[in-house]
Amino acid sequence: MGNQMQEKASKAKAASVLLANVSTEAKDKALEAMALALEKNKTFIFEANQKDLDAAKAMIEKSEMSTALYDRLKLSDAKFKDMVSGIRDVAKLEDPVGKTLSTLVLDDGLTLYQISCPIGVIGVIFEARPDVVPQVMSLCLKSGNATIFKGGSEAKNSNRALFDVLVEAMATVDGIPADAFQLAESREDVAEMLKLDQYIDLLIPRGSNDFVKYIQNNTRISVLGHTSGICHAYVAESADLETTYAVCLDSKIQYPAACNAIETLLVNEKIAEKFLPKMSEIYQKNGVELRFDDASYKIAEKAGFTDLKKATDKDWDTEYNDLILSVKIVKSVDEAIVHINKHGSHHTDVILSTDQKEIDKFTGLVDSSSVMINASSRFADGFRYGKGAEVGISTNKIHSRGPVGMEGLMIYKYILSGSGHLVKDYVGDSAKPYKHEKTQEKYCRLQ
Ligand SMILES: NC(=O)C1=CN([C@@H]2O[C@H](COP(=O)(O)OP(=O)(O)OC[C@H]3O[C@@H](n4cnc5c(N)ncnc54)[C@H](OP(=O)(O)O)[C@@H]3O)[C@@H](O)[C@H]2O)C=CC1
Ligand SMILES: N[C@@H](CCC(=O)OP(=O)(O)O)C(=O)O
Repeated sequence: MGNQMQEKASKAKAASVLLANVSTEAKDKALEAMALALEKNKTFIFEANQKDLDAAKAMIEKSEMSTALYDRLKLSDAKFKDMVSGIRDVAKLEDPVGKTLSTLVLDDGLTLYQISCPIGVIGVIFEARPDVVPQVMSLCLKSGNATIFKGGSEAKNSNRALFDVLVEAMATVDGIPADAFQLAESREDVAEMLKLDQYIDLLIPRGSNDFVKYIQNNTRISVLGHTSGICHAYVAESADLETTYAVCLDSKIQYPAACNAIETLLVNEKIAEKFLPKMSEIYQKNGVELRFDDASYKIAEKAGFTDLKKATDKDWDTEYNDLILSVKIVKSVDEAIVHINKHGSHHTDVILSTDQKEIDKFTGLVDSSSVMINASSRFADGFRYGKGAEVGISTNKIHSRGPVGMEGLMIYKYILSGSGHLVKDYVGDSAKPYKHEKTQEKYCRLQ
């Protein structure tokens, strides 16, 4: 088993060098072939997904799986359409490889170019969410990165079907080294991957905090962690209420299993009596269980709500991934910011306000990768941020933060072009001076 993983990683490494030099035209052609192959194999992919769903249903009946996991696992027509259009969107994006980032003339005929290039081989270990496969594969292909995929075991059949269909499709295009994409399928494979620092340049784990910590603590490979979203909405005294009801509802119920759904609603005490009863009614009508702190509990009770639940301290640090929301009254925007920075996961937080000074304070002091002003937390997404698709939502700060697109998969190299220039001519008493002149000149190579 171990050697098998090493062989796959070594193949990916060898292919990564070739993939880094594939033309834009071939990559875009391969992406279109992948989109067509998905459309053609829809029934096959849905059958594979159904196998996973049947197994998942049995686990749910035994209370061994959450409904959030089931929601992520299930491919719907809408998700399928997004997978296909996502691949085509990536094809439309500019090729990020080979861009001249800077040019410096060191001396006559001696020019230093800084050129964008792929990172190399990336290991993506993700949750049981099959739509991740085409998203990550299209971004990695276009950015020239070889990739090893390991998805959640509950999605094994769906992942394998998607992976096989997509890789087979790209292999029909001349010049695409399909070995660049490899599939890992077990925790043993993951344990092996952690040791393969000679082949793998970056690991991207997407999952629970414990899992991401496990990866970080057990490898020498660089890690870009993508973990839980404890996201908040803060409702200020100046909030426009109609906007606020709609944004707070969407942020919770549009896809409660996603990491960018809100888990806690913070309400300014000056607007709470006016705002909370109607908001609670809206949430309850939409099946959301509310857990109130003492102050909000009193308001809800006074408004005639019955069977109320109280929040405990644990709720402020909980990602429900479900139709549950904790509610807390705060005295000011400052208290909201302190709460968010202490209990949040620096992922996505929202302010509902019409007061620009307060908005500026919130956006400046909330230490999260996305801060939304009068807009749903669910916008935190690579596709919606115009990146075609997303690798995930990074909760690390380095080297990429928030929804990660191709920019998070790029690095650069230096190319120095001379004609026999020697360092010895630039040192000592009779040293030639450097020009160090910046220019707009682009590095150009024969394709
Ligand atoms: N910020 C972001 O972009 C994302 C955040 N998340 C967060 O992830 C969580 C939900 O995902 P969940 O399904 O619970 O994630 P898990 O952490 O359970 O699983 C994620 C992946 O990690 C693997 N894994 C877990 N533990 C180990 C281990 N000890 N050794 C090897 N592999 C392991 C799983 O494999 P196996 O199935 O084989 O156990 C799976 O492939 C939520 O908190 C969600 O917010 C998820 C995705 C994206
Ligand atoms: N950007 C994605 C959510 C990110 C993600 O994959 O998270 P998760 O649902 O926790 O697996 C979306 O908006 O649906």
